[in-house]
Amino acid sequence: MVKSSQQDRFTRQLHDRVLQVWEQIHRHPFVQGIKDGSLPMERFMFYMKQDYVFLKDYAKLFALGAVKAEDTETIKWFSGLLHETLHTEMDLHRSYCKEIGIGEEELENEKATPINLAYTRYMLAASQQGSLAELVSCLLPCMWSYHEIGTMLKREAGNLSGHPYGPWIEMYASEDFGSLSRWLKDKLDEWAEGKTNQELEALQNHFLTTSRFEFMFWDMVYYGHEWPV
Ligand SMILES: Cc1ncc(CN)c(N)n1
Repeated sequence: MVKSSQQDRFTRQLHDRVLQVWEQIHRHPFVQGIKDGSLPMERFMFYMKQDYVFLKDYAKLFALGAVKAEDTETIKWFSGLLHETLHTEMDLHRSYCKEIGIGEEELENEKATPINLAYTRYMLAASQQGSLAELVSCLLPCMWSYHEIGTMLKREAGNLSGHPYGPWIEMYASEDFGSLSRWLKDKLDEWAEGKTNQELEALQNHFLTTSRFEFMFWDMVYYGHEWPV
């Protein structure tokens, strides 16, 4: 099989399509506040708790991916992603929370805010009804944009020793995290080949929608949007 060049890769087109949304995420005061450490810890902990709830549902997308996959290699990758999310990534949240006295029981009982709920319900519904390519196009902005943010913050933040958000930056900038997101990108490129324009448009729409949800999630944790009544 001839590998497509970087330029005509489907995921490159997706990236171009959401560039403005992702640039606004990079400039978001929450992300900038993580970089220079000026973000109040109280805001960060609200994010940690909401993100823990988010990741519990997000992990289910990988379980669904394993159910939908047909070859053993792909099933293994999805089960690896499920494991990494529940253990490595959520350990980061457990550890930040433990430091300020928030235990696992409190984390388990945390309830999703409206944006958080809308975001995960969108992904779960689209992934249950759609193809494996649809599932990946829904969940990819989450992995890919975080690796971009982590890499940018690590490059720009300077020395991370003693930085309050150093462990967060290190996790998302890590090569391990990057390689998981690269595997998803390669798979989506492979599965997009031979799809009709209508099918490709559906993938683009999922990618744009969840990129917008990513922005809204940052906004939600920055401004503390909760249930109005
Ligand atoms: C809302 C959100 N988006 C993405 C990620 C990275 N897995 C995350 N932890 N939380």
